Amino acid sequence: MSTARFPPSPTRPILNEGPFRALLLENIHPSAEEMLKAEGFQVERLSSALKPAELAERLKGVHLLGIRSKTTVPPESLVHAEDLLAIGAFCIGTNQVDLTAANTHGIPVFNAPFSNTRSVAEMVVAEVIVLTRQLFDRSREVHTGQWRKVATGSHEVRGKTLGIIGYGHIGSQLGVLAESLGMRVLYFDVMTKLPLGNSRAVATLDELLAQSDFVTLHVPALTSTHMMMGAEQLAKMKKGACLINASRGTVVDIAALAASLRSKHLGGAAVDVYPEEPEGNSDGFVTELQGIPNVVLTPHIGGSTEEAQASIGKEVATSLSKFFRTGATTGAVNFPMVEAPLIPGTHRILNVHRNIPGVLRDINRIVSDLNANIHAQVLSTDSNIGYLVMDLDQDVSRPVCDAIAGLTTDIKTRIVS
Ligand SMILES: NC(=O)C1=CN([C@@H]2O[C@H](COP(=O)(O)OP(=O)(O)OC[C@H]3O[C@@H](n4cnc5c(N)ncnc54)[C@H](O)[C@@H]3O)[C@@H](O)[C@H]2O)C=CC1
Ligand SMILES: O=C(O)CCC(=O)C(=O)O
Repeated sequence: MSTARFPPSPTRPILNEGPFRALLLENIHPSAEEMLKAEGFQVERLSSALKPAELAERLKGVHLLGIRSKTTVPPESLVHAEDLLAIGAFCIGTNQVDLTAANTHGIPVFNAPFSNTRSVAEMVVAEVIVLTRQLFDRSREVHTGQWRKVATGSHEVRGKTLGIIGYGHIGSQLGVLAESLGMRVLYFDVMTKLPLGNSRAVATLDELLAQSDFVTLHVPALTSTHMMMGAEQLAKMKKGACLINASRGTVVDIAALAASLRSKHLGGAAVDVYPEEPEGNSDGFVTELQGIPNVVLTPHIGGSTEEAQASIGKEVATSLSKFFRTGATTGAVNFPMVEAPLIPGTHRILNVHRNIPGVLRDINRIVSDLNANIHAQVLSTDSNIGYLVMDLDQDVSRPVCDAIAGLTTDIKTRIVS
């Protein structure tokens, strides 16, 4: 997260005059395109991510941006994105977007907090079994004509301990599935969480590492989770235990993991996410983990099921459409929350401004100078910005917006109706 750097002010008002354009990257599900087209958007859909400089160029004249996990949105991509109203992260993680920069440009970021939860949890269950039976290695051998019928080192998962780091949506859903296989479930979280089923919280990460046969990570990418599994933590895992990471690539020290696997301290690993990931499917990929026995490597597909993608497409497109039509910011991860129903016969203006004293007074004076009446007004703020939704009885939105855009505190102003 960067510290707040506001765009130069006054900015021009963004008015509700089309055509409106949406740019969807990274093969976002067609369900999103359909919904946004129905909303009147011209939609451009690309299969891969864009690098920041190209993104900055492509954002000119774009009103909605849709991304998944591979498109990073740094402050410089937003500097000239004057028309950009909102960003949809068609995934759970939003660490790829500089959320503070988006906030200070008046751009809410929406995500899909639950739509791929189940898909990730199911993949991890599969990996627990695949690792403990060394199924990928046996399969590869048979594919290459070798018949190695062995039981040594192969185990049932029943009765084994699964240690979950990060008992949020995915971690807790996974715990329920693992218990149905007869596993004992422990978890470590920095927050106090309701244990589901017979799962049990442990007080420290070390305790979890010492007791678990499988350790699986389900934490967000934060400064506090950066490299939280390094050589020291891996050494604290039981000999022969397996590590699973389907959270973010920055959470595990890959070199230390490779060393631990090669030294046979760890018995296996499944890795879905990497510190650097290719932008598209045609790019090559190299990791130190390649070629190590009993290591399952997947290309960040934890949430990549048809069910999850269709559901994410609809969920995020719904948030974007609702924001576009009414200004509702419910579910935005970087913005003050306002949701107010449209009132027939009134005229709605949305305004994002610097959060300093006197802004509401200045805006109300503008309205009053135009002899207009405020029907309803909802203001919500965070430490950087204020977000105002204002319904007027008279149709004076254009002169009001023009006058607000002249205030030095203005960041973004839009007429909704
Ligand atoms: N591989 C894939 O395709 C996917 C990966 N993900 C990743 O999984 C992550 C987790 O997703 P959810 O479960 O939905 O998130 P969530 O926000 O529901 O849960 C995260 C949990 O981690 C805990 N936490 C934070 N810092 C911690 C720390 N230092 N130690 C222990 N616990 C800590 C939080 O308190 C929270 O309970 C996402 O942030 C995303 O990065 C999500 C979906 C798909
Ligand atoms: O499928 C994707 O693009 C990203 C999945 C993911 O990592 C997330 O939802 O946070």
